[in-house]
Amino acid sequence: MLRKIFNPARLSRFQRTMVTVSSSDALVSTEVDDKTGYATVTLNRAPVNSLSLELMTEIVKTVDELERSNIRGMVLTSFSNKVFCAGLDIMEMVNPDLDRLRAVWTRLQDTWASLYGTSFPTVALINGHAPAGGCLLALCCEYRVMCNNFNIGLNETQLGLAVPPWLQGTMRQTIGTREAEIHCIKGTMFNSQDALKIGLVDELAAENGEAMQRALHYLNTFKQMSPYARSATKLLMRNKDIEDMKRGRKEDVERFVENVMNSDFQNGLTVYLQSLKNRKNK
Ligand SMILES: CC/C=C\CC/C=C/CC(=O)SCCNC(=O)CCNC(=O)[C@H](O)C(C)(C)COP(=O)(O)OP(=O)(O)OC[C@H]1O[C@@H](n2cnc3c(N)ncnc32)[C@H](O)[C@@H]1OP(=O)(O)O
Repeated sequence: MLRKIFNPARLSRFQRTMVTVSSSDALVSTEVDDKTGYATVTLNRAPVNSLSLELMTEIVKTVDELERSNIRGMVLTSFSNKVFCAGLDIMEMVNPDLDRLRAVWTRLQDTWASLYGTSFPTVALINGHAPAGGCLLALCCEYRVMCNNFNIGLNETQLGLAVPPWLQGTMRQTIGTREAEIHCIKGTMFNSQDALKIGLVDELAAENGEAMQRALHYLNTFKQMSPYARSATKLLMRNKDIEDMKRGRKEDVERFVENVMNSDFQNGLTVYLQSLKNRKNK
């Protein structure tokens, strides 16, 4: 059954009432172009948009609000032209409070589900590195435009984390079963060119402006199309995955908690954090 579909009856109301939302201190800022109906959603958590509980809560809230406003398309991007999103906030996993750790993973599941299941078209404008959870955000979008000279991939196993089944599924749909299996297990990070070759991203751009043009071009391909047919087809393809994730979400949370609380993982995380700092000081 369709979880939600584009409702054309609500579109005319939206056209009269659409507003531009933008706040300089928000973790996520949204600007809607009232001519095109396209929203640009910018992740705004310096320095690297790492996914804290609060940032993920804002992403889910933003997508829900956009869903209610019936925008015609969304571009997801970063305030930084160096890092799209550095993945889960590593500090959320260092000697964590268990209730908060459970809330973090639950909110990551929600973030995946809400972005993956939008009725409107979505493009990730990947204007910087996108490891792990950053790659997840990009994978949830329908189309990915990446700027040159950055890296993207699901590198979780390199950190000692297992990739959850719902995210494996999204990777399989994007790059195919065989490649997804190999690269989820290896935790491969791809440079922009290799990401294009393997189909992890759809287009490359030299810089942000060109990437935005390409993103808008994708959204414009739906201008003349029935929004109902478009959205219904997308959701008929994606809703089963979302329902499967929701059915297994409690076990998934407990698997993550067990993974993170393992002393080997905690020791490895300390070493990893130190290696990030050492790299910076070189
Ligand atoms: C488990 C299931 C699988 C998938 C589900 C999704 C969940 C995934 C788990 C994760 O996402 S774990 C996180 C994985 N992320 C990474 O491994 C990325 C680590 N970061 C980097 O490689 C680099 O920072 C960067 C390439 C993203 C950016 O490099 P650069 O621009 O040179 O910045 P710095 O390295 O100097 O970093 C600035 C600052 O930010 C801190 N930081 C970086 N990443 C994170 C992070 N993920 N969480 C928290 N903090 C992060 C870094 O330590 C620096 O802090 P300072 O205090 O030294 O300024």
